[in-house]
Amino acid sequence: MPQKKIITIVGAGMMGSAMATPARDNGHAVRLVGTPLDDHIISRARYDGYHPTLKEQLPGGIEFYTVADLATAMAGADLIIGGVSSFGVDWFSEKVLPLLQPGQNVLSVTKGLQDYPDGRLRPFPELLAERLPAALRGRISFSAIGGPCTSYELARRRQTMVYFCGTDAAAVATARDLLATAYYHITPTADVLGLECCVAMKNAYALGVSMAIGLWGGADERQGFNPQAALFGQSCREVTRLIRHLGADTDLVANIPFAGDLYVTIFGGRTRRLGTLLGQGKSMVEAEAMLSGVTLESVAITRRVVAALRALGAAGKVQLADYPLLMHIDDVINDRRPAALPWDALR
Ligand SMILES: NC(=O)C1=CN([C@@H]2O[C@H](COP(=O)(O)OP(=O)(O)OC[C@H]3O[C@@H](n4cnc5c(N)ncnc54)[C@H](OP(=O)(O)O)[C@@H]3O)[C@@H](O)[C@H]2O)C=CC1
Ligand SMILES: O=C(CO)COP(=O)(O)O
Repeated sequence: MPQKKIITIVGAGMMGSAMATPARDNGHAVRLVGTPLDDHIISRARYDGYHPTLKEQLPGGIEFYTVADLATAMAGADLIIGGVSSFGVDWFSEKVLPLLQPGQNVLSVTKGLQDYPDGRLRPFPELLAERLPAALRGRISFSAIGGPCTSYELARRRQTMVYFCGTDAAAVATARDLLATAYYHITPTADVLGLECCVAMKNAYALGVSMAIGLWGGADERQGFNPQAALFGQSCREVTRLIRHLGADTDLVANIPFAGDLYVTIFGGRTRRLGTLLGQGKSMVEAEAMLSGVTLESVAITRRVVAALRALGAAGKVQLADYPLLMHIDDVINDRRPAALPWDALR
């Protein structure tokens, strides 16, 4: 059993809050802080421990904080878990990073990649390290979590295998020691770019695969397995090309962080609901209205990565034809074409 520590989770969404389960099971003091948008979650959890979006009872003994008490919640913490989605990364950079103390390492659940006008794509741990106030540079380590892990299953303590990545091996090992349980299995890796690319891209491709559910599933979801499988394989092929282009290792693609996470997201994620609606012929505007309030990170990730690829394509550094499924997904979510798949282009 690891030594008891204080773990502050910033962002009381589904995944940030689910991280309280292994943390509390290991006996740590857990402080859960809502973002400015999470007040309703914090007030309900304070009342009876129930998390309204996770739809689970949280473990006992958690201290709940609203954003007004962020500094108090972070003071003296041994580990900060970043629980915001990619939409909250700028807020996290602006409000949370300046409050860090030297040695207070950060572990993020956020899935995504930052794009730049010249086509560069960077993982969030690298971006956050760069955004640290000058006095803290080199004194805080940033790690991130990848791998198939739906929040509601982690909260129910189902067997889950994840990867923790970071350039500071000691910080990654410490985070693993604090959070590993008999059901939460953690593999450390130094391959930040490879893991973060898998983590982000499985959301984009899960959207493409789940369009097949809407296109062929109808009332009977068993009907779409052949097209789903073809798109699953095509996803692995395209993400291998992308990771190779970025100069990272492709080892994690045919492995738990990409193939495994793609699987769980197609079967159990929010992205599936969007992909299915698009496959059924709904426009993006209609689908977004039907899923109002649901975090749809797959859309943001697809748009960011396709913007980067277009910039690289214009500079002659990549061939867009190497990413036909991703380009198709982008066309569909921008209402440029219906979900019907371009099978000839995929070949
Ligand atoms: N849910 C899951 O199964 C898994 C999720 N993840 C990843 O974890 C991250 C969080 O996802 P999840 O917890 O499910 O999402 P939620 O929408 O439940 O929570 C996201 C968190 O980010 C906050 N946030 C969103 N936008 C902003 C903003 N503009 N400014 C400040 N804060 C903001 C949210 O506030 P608010 O709630 O008010 O929007 C909330 O605290 C994502 O990157 C996701 O991909 C990883 C593995 C599994
Ligand atoms: O990331 C996830 C599982 O690893 C959940 O994905 P969704 O955002 O589609 O729910």
